[in-house]
Amino acid sequence: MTSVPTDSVLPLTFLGPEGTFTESALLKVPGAAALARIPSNTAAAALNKVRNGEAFAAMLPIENSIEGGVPATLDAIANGVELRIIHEVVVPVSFVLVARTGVTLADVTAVGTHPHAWAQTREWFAAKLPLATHVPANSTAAAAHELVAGTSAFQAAVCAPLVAEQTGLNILAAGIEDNAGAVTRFVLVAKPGSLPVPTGADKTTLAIPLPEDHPGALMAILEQFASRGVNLSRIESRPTGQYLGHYIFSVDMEGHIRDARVAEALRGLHRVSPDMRFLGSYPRADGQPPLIRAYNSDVAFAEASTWVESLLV
Ligand SMILES: O=C(O)C(=O)Cc1ccccc1
Repeated sequence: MTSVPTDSVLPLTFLGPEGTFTESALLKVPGAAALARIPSNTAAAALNKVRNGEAFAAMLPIENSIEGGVPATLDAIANGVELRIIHEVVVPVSFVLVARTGVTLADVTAVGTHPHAWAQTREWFAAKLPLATHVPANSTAAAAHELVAGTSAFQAAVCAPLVAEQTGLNILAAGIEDNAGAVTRFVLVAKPGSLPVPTGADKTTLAIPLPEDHPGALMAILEQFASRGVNLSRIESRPTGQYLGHYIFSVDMEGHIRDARVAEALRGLHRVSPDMRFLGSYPRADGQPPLIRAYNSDVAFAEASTWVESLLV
């Protein structure tokens, strides 16, 4: 099982402040609770702490089952000095609506929270507080802390029940998530150099810029996975910000770079999109092994290489 080195002299960082869902996810990583933890205000700030050696690794939300990818995290990982995902955690999240003492539901006209928390409570607000507007915050706990400080442009925040306990804010409503089965996926990101060992149930993450002046480039990219029997579990496009129409595809697939079919797909992808980034191979949170046909197994790839070698006489 991949975990963090418990003898690390460096702390871990996470999307903070104290009490975020991300901190709870970090505490589920084996060995993490034994290390020092420092909060970061944004995904980019957390990753920069890893890049400049202030932290061993950063925990960030990357995807949820309602809203899809978390843009701030996807963009921060795909750009800047290269990093690697070394661990994933998938957790169900439940939200509460909190406010300072004396504030009632009827007083709430604006609500502060992380955009993904707002997306997961939209129906509750449409039914109970249809006129309330959303004020985006860097995290759910950051919104709650603004309420405590009295500096907020909103009267209530959506956050984890734990934050209500930690801050003493009042719970106006609990269990306000629209979909009780919703889960969020978090990733632990470190510097390259600690590639987790394959477990047989792994995931690999890539950032693939769509090559320019290449009609059919997306098809050429997808072909690399299809022809090696590599199943994708997420694919999203993110604008690079350089100019309109320039995109990076953020992709998760089943398998480890040490699996022959994944390594073959990566070789093919690198030819089509040379600036592609490998963002890590790590154990799947659900431990589900992929379905691999015999002709895509490591043995079949090795046998095929041996066969070609034997012809080169
Ligand atoms: O804001 C937080 O507490 C986070 O950790 C990010 C987040 C927001 C909504 C759902 C899951 C994670």
